[in-house]
Amino acid sequence: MSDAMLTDLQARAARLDAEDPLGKHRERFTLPDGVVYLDGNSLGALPAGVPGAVADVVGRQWGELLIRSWDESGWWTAPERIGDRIAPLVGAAPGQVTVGDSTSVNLFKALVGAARLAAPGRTRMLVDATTFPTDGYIAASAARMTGLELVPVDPSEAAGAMDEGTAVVLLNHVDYRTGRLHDLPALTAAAHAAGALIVWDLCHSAGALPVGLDAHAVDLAVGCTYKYLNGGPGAPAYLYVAERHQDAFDSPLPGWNSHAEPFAMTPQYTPARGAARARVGTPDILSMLALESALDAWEGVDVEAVRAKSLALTDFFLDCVAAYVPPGLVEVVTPQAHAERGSQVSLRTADARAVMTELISRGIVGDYRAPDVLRFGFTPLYVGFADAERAARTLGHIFG
Ligand SMILES: Cc1ncc(COP(=O)(O)O)c(C=O)c1O
Ligand SMILES: Nc1c(O)cccc1C(=O)C[C@H](N)C(=O)O
Repeated sequence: MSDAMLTDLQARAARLDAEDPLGKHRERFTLPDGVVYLDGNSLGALPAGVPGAVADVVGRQWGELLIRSWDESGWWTAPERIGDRIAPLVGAAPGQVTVGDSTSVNLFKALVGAARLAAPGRTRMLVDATTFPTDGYIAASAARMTGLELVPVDPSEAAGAMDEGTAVVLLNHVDYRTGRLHDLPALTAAAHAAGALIVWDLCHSAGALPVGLDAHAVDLAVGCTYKYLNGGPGAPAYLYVAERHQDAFDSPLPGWNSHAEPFAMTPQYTPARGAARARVGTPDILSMLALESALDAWEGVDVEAVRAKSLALTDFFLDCVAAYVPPGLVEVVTPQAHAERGSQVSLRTADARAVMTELISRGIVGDYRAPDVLRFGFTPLYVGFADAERAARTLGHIFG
C-alpha cells in the first residue's frame, strides 16, 4: 500500500466518523481500550447501564423484595413488556413478540405451531439448506413430529420450490456465514401465494437493518438478543406470532406460564390469549432484565439510520480491504449489492483460523467459521469508520 492510499483512507475514515450521526452512541457501551470489536454479530458489546441494572435486580429486587418482585418489580409481565420493546426494531406492532427461552426452543414452537396452522393435506416443510445448524436440526425434528417431509432448499431456489404441497417454510433473513441478506418481502409473498406459512430467523438481521414483519405479513419469526440487540451471553430469544394467527396458535410446549390463568393451577390447559401463549415456563429473570436494560441503548435510534451506517461501514471496509490486502489473497463472500448484504463482511482465505488468531492478537476481534471464512460484523451503534480502516490495514499487514 502506498503512503498516499493510506492517508486517503484514513482521511476518509476521519471525515465519515465526524459526519456520523450515530457516532455519539458508542458512549452507550463499555468496550476495552485499543480493541476494534467486529464480533457483535455473535456477541454484542456490553451496554453501559447493564451492570448497574443487574446489580439492582439481584441486590434489591431479589435480595430485598424477594417473592414480591414478581408483581412489584414487574417480573411476571417481563416477557411481553420486553417483547414490546423489541417489536419496533423488527417492525411489529405491540402484542406480538414474547421474550424467553433460546432461539432453538422458539424455532421448535414456531415450526410445530406453523405446521398445526397449515392447511390440511400439505405434506412438506422447506428449510434453508445453508442454515445455521440449529435451525436445520430443529426443523428435522419438528417435521418428523408433525408428519411432514423435510425438504432442504437453497434460499435462491426456495420460491420455485414452494407449491400446493408446502405447509411451512423456514428461512434465515441473513446468512450467518456469508452475510447474504435474503429477500424477506418477496419470499414471504411467494410462500403466501403457494398457500404456505413462513417462519423467519432474524438472528443476524434484527438490530442491524429494518425487518418489517407486519408490513410484509410475516407469519412467525424468531431471533436471538445477544447479537445486535446486546442482551448478553445466553440472553433470552423471542418469538413473533402475527396477531392474525394468535387465537389458533397451538404451542407444542404449553407450559403453565402460557395458561390463561396460571395461578388457577387447573389440570385442564386453557391457553392464554395474545402473545403470552408463546410462553413456556418461568422466565429467566436475571438475563431478561439485563436485556431490558440493554435495550436502552436503542433510545431515540432509528433502524433506518442504523442500516444506512451499516452499509456505509461495510462499503468502506471493502474499499480498505481492496486497497490494503494484496490481490488474490482473500475472496469477498458477502454480496456487493446492498439489497443482498446484511451487516457483516465475510472473506474467504486459506488458513482463515490462523489469520483470525493473528488479527485478535493485534486487537481486531472478528471470528472464523469453518472451513475458511473470516467474519467481520459491523454494529453501527459502537463501530466507527476508523475501526474499519484499522481492521483492514491490520489484515493487510498480516498478509505482508
Ligand atoms: C441463525 C441462527 N439461529 C440460531 C442461532 C442460535 O440459537 P440459540 O440461541 O438457540 O443458541 C444462531 C446463533 O447462535 C444463529 O446464528
Ligand atoms: N450463541 C453462541 C454461543 O453460545 C457461543 C459461540 C457463538 C455463538 C453464536 O451466536 C454463533 C453465531 N450464531 C454465528 O453466527 O455463528
